[in-house]
Amino acid sequence: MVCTAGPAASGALSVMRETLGMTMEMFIHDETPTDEVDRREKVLSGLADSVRDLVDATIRSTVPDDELAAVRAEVAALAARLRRQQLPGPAGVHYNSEGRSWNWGNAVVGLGNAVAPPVEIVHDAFGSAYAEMTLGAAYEGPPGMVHGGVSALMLDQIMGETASGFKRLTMTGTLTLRYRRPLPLGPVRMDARIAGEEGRKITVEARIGVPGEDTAVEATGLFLIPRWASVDETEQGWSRSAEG
Ligand SMILES: CCCCCCCC(=O)SCCNC(=O)CCNC(=O)[C@H](O)C(C)(C)COP(=O)(O)OP(=O)(O)OC[C@H]1O[C@@H](n2cnc3c(N)ncnc32)[C@H](O)[C@@H]1OP(=O)(O)O
Repeated sequence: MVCTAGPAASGALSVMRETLGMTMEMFIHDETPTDEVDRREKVLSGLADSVRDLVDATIRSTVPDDELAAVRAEVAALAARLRRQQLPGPAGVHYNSEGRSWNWGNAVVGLGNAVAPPVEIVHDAFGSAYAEMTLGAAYEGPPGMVHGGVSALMLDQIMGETASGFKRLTMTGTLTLRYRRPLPLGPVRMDARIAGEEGRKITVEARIGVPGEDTAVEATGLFLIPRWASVDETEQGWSRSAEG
């Protein structure tokens, strides 16, 4: 599961947060026990799945207008129930000292985010990852095709994760895309790999397309370990260089 980090990654998250200090509270140390996180994640992701289905059903529904209006009233009542207890802001990235991290709001992989497909990214080795998912009606751009911005979003996520490997903090600096052919809605596959590293700069190459077919979109990205997140590798025990 993509949002589950091992102890090394948890250590890196902890380092990241300490390095960030008070400037950017993006990683939240949260001592919720792992079994509670797992339980909550199961229930929340089930709800997000249903909401995702609702989005697809809304786009494609042809029921009469009065039925649409009745469904709207029911959906508004459900939203009001959920709003009885809310976070003050976005979900953020949480981690506990047992090595569990969770990232439920992320736009691509967030299990609690119905806007996300959600993509499950497999890291087969450091610097290499792939993902297979289905992009349905909610991701349409040209008729029947995946929106070009959605392809960019999906690629940015897998490339960012590949650059970071959950061992260091990286941010997208520059993303270059070549749209070679339209990508039909339906099953798609992405692949990404680190193509080079120089100090704080990591170059990642990636592609997205119909599984087993020619590449639809190819991407090259420069991912940067921000100056403020750079640490001494020997002090922190990271497996890769994070030159400051
Ligand atoms: C596991 C998580 C997966 C997440 C996947 C999702 C990825 C994302 O969406 S990240 C969000 C989108 N990206 C951003 O918001 C980044 C915004 N930009 C920034 O924060 C900063 O500009 C940042 C961090 C990229 C660079 O800042 P900083 O570390 O101060 O760089 P700085 O020291 O000035 O420059 C270092 C080198 O990189 C180069 N550089 C800086 N910015 C860029 C850039 N955008 N593109 C290319 N090169 C750049 C500089 O020219 C410099 O090169 P050299 O050493 O040869 O002179």
